[in-house]
Amino acid sequence: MSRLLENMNPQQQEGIRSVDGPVLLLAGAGSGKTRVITHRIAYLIQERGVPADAILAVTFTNKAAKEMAERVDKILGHGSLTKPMLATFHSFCVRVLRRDIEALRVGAVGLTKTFAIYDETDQQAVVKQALKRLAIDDKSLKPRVALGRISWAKNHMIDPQEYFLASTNPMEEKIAHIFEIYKKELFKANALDFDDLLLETVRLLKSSGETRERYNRRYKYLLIDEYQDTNRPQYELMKLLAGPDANVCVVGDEDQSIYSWRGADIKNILEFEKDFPETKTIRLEQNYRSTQVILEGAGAVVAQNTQRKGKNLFTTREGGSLIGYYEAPDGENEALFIADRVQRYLREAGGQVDLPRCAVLYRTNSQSRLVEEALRRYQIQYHMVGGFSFYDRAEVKDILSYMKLVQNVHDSVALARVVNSPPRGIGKTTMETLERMALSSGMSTWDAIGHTIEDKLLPARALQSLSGFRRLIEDARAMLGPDFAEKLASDLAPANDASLLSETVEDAEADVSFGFGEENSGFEPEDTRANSFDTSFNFGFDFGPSEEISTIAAENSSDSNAAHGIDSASFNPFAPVVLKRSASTTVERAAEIKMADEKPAFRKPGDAATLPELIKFLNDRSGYIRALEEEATPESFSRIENLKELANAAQDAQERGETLHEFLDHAALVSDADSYSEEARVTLMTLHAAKGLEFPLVFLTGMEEGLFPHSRTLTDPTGLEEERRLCYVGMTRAMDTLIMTRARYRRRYGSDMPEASIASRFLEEIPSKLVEDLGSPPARPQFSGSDYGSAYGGAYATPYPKANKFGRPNGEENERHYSYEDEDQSGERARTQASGLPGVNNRARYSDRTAAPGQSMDNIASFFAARGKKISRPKLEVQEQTGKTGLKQGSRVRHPKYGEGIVFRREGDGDDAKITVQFQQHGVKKLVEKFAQLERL
Ligand SMILES: Nc1ncnc2c1ncn2[C@@H]1O[C@H](COP(=O)(O)OP(=O)(O)OP(=O)(O)O)[C@@H](O)[C@H]1O
Repeated sequence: MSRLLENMNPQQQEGIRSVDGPVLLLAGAGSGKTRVITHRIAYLIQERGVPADAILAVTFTNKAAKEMAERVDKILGHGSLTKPMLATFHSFCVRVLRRDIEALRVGAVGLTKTFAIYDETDQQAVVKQALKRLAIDDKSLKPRVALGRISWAKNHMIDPQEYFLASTNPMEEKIAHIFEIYKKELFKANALDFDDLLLETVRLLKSSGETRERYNRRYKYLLIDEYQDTNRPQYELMKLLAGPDANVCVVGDEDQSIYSWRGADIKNILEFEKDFPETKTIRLEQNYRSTQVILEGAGAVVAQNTQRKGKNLFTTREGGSLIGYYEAPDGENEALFIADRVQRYLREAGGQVDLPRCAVLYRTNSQSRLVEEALRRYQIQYHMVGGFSFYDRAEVKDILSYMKLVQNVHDSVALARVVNSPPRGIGKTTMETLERMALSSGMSTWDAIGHTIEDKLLPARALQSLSGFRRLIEDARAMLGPDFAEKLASDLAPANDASLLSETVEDAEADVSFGFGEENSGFEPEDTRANSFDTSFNFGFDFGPSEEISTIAAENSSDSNAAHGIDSASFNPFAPVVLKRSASTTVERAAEIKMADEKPAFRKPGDAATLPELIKFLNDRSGYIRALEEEATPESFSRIENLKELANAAQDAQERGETLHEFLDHAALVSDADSYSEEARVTLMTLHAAKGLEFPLVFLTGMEEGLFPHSRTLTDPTGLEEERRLCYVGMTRAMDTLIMTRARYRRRYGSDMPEASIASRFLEEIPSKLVEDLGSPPARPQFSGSDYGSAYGGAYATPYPKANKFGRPNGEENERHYSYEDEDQSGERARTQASGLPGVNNRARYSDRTAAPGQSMDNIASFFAARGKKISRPKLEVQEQTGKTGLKQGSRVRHPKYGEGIVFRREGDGDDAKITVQFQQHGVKKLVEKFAQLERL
């Protein structure tokens, strides 16, 4: 037997040896796919005498191509003169086009071999030009949005004309025109973008028989990795390159197809056998990575999908420890639990394993924040993959820069960062002028802006944009005044003009109604709208008008200072009906507020804004989130999530009593990249980034409906299947231990009260015999047991937890309460635990024995207690009142706008009663019961 087939199982051997004709290698997770590909290439060369350069292997990333080339070289003993072609789709296409693109020329018309490749910045410049030519305002249609659509069309091989014919609204028609101009401009510039590289190669091989045959003769053996993630042009390319011999081997796993949002089409792998009827299908089903328990658990989850060919993965690593499950009271607890477990693992594995490694996986980048903070508190070094540390992300830095500017307007670096982000018409030339002025006069850029506005030193348009920006920052500053009411009074006192003041009050009132969008308008009357921000879950996100509108409102006022004060009041999200009352002037109103200010039971317009309110204000008024929403790409959605998470961080800080200054310092320290270590044994990354990797210990976090599966997929069966595959990818990264976690309550967009979550359906899909509870604290009564199950069981096709598998721990585990947030942990009780007295749980003894100060859960408790942190337990009570409507938890309802849903919770009573509903189409909404127009079903 060939040396190359040694130590391979029969299916792997088959995969290596079957080199003639079409082969579909369905390689389950951890089944040695990479090993088979590299050995197959070596086999072709060594055993079948195929010249190395007759082999073309296409992979997805340059890194994978490089690694594969190294492995083949190693197997072959570095000796061969020629080498197989190992490339990505794009790099292969560049080679082809550099050589043959001129075959596409008609006479003197067409691209030449010296074509340029346009990156995203170049592409944007072209789109901007097109927008200008078509007189389309780039605020109404963002260049990135247009580019996203153009790329989508290209990935689906749709040209501008087809796009135009298929368009159903004016916006799509505009994009079709932009697409047309874009295409012509690139052509004029002898340039191709990344999508074109694939498309032009396909066009070339289709239209030039001579060229195609030459490549078919050259590459006799074709191998395509990660076939489940190929898109339409890649599929066409595969068919053209396979040629008449069709010695093509595609390798993939339909259960790991997770890139549909980039145009990948799972059908390519599902229908390969149709494309090539003589296909030999080989299944690699022996997993060498994971224990039986992990594999069975992952298999049970993915088995719920319909879009699959089906495999029976098995492993010889029988048994293994059960899949751990921890249900935390909240996100912070979840993160600290993970940090604690990581610490324990590193300590215990340190002696046995050469390099203990573990990974914390999450669905969206924003989830890393709490884990990062917990690891830092435990002084555990970690490495983040596929992204920056939370506080290093561009959008987070932008909003932090706004906050820095609010704190110190002379921070010119922060100003330069945000002055035109999102774009507000303050261009490079304006900034250069301002910076020159600042430089020559010694002023800060902020002061230079003031000067420029006052003396009208720039054209009217630039001045208008600068005024809008200045007003935004000033309004935010006013919100934070130590005594906002006093500030209102003092701002306005010098004007002493009653008519002007009352006019301003009207302006303010006008503003109240627009601040927070129409999301709530279906169920709240005008008067209570200003109150609605904190009660809305805001999953749907309508951030209301941004800066432009407020600019108009303020400009209508004849006194800009007055406008600042009033604007700010109206933007206080908690500003109650007081704003609508009859105080005849703002001064009177401010005074009235101040007098009444005896330990307020609720927020008043005169109160200084909290940190999360400031962030929400900046997010909304700057137009930042709106711009991201318009972009509507997975990337922009993830940025929005990050900004929501920043508001959550601010809420945490607020509860610790931190000021803006302290919050910014904390953020600066957290983003200190110096603390990272190359040697870090803990990796944090998204599930997408984890594909292809393996770790002895894996944490899969945030297992909650809406988070994972992501809220955008809850009502889309195809999207849900992809989320399930993502779950499968995550679970199968674990070699020895898999721990899945969930927070029962999680903060949503900086709300002061964490919101209840629903256990991810993926958890329920894992057979309970494979799961072990790791000491989750008991659930609060209203969300455990059969009520919980019945309340949600009917909402989806898949069942929700009915018993206590993912609600409450059983038996002994009940006693193990991770109560590091409890005050008594820090004092007497912690000492008693340390003494190892009977009845004391293992966890506590363990911490005491091994942890250095500031590192254990118990010490974390002291840490919080010392900082005066309040326990962030949800302040919910069991609500059984049903009010006039008779609605209660579990009731099925219909809303005129949101459709059908199930009542999740009812709070308060009488006119104040609020009702939280999980709508099938629109996610979770909190409504004022009185106005909600809910129909009982
Ligand atoms: N025949 C074999 N004998 C022993 N170990 C093997 C064998 N085949 C593969 N392995 C080991 O199994 C692990 C998984 O292999 P590999 O990374 O090639 O899997 P994969 O199919 O690419 O996984 P995934 O698709 O999940 O990323 C590796 O550690 C590899 O060394």
